[in-house]
Amino acid sequence: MSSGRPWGAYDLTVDYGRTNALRDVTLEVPERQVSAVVGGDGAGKTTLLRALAGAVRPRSGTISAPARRQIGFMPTDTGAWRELTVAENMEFVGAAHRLRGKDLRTRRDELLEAAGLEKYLDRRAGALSGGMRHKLAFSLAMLHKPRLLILDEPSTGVDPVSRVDLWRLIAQSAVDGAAVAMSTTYLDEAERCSSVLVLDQGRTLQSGTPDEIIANSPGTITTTRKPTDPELAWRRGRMFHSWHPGAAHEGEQPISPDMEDAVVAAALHHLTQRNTNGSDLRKDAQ
Ligand SMILES: Nc1ncnc2c1ncn2[C@@H]1O[C@H](COP(=O)(O)OP(=O)(O)OP(=O)(O)O)[C@@H](O)[C@H]1O
Repeated sequence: MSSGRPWGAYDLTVDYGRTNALRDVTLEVPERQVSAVVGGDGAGKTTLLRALAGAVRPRSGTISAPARRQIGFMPTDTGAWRELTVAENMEFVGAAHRLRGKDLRTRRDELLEAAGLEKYLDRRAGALSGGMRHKLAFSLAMLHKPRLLILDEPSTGVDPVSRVDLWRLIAQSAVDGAAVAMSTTYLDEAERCSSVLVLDQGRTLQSGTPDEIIANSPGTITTTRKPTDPELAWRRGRMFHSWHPGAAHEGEQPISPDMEDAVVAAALHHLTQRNTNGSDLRKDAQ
């Protein structure tokens, strides 16, 4: 590990031409932990993970990562070759890591057994279910026992049962010693990670342990059947949760936020501040 600090991206700024994709973003990825990146479309999650893998050159900031051959990467579009069988996928990736013969077979069988795919060696990846294909892609990323494992939305589009299986594999890889960085759109998954970075339009909205993010939730959250301000409300099951910059309205019941509430509250807080600053700027300009 370089300079004694955990693997990770530090004060990273990335531009694509004129588009600023990340600004001064830091993600620490300690060994034996799962570090999550969450955020909406275009927040910068993929850019951050690709920069960590050395595939994107930042404008400024530093990346602390092991050598390429010690990194495992699972891209959003799964990373398995649909036309190849499960066994051929394993051989193909194994060859890239100079893993062959008995060593490859032993590692392959260990991973496929953990993923519940040992019966499908001769099935084309394109003929596997979505969840199975994600588990295959995860096994491919893990084949060479990487020290840093980078997973871009590994469970998006995966059915709830396969998500549980996938999560078990991810958690086990951290227990076995890997440093894991993953992006996710599922906040219940993020809540189980050691640390969470919340991105919005390339900026850090919140970062810390799930407990810290929940404790730092700005304003007050209430639960109601009919929100007074729909723009500051979101559906939770049959009810709505509403965010208030200050205290709750009279008659509304404040609740203790969970991760989803805390992330939405942080985004709404950021948005209202930006709008307020924008109108102040407009006033100044008059
Ligand atoms: N190759 C590229 N060229 C130009 N702009 C890009 C490129 N890749 C990403 N961007 C832009 O950079 C920003 C961050 O994109 P990124 O894909 O990192 O976000 P994301 O959080 O992964 O989003 P999503 O979940 O929608 O994939 C977006 O504004 C996106 O349009």
